[in-house]
Amino acid sequence: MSDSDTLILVNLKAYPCDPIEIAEACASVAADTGARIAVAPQAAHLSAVADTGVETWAQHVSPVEHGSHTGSTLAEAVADAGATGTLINHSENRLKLADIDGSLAAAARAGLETCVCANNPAQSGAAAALGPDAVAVEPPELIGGDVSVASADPAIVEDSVAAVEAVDADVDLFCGAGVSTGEDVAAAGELGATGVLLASGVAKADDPEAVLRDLVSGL
Ligand SMILES: O=C(CO)COP(=O)(O)O
Repeated sequence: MSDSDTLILVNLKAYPCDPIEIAEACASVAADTGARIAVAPQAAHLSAVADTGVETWAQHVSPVEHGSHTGSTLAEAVADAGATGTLINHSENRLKLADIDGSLAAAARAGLETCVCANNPAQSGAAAALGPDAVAVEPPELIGGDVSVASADPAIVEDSVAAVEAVDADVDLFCGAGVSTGEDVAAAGELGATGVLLASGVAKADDPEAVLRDLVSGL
């Protein structure tokens, strides 16, 4: 990857990390290097994370509008809190096809950029058909591990790039699972990915800023 439009998207999941410390590290590395780095914290932390100035994404928005939807994550509320994008679907938060479609509509209503997560090339193509801005392919068995998807299973990235391209060339393909180094980011770019989605490499790091600086070196 070589252009600064390439996205490094850090999903904090429900890890016991300090979202503000990580957000500040991301903002600082982004400012120093021109890299595009975004953070997806817990919904309750969106406002505080956005206040650091970092690009902020939600981990999920519900397929609902304003109304009687207790427990939902309203896309408009996420945008009001300062998020500019949202993940939709995940191996750890699996949605039905109709819900992914509804969440995409909710995100569009609120002006949020979207990335739908998928487990494999077939799902990547199916997700692209729903018209998100990006699809992120993440093989579930590699999530949270030490080996990056780009080295453990390069074909899954290349095949997802092709599957998405065949459906809608305007949809970006990101990859994730085990990404934690600049080498991993560079390898993902060589396979055709225009972004990486990662979590544990940063959220569980003793020095998140050092990891981020290494990640950016692979752009
Ligand atoms: O699921 C992921 C991001 O959404 C990837 O997680 P890891 O970076 O911990 O493998």
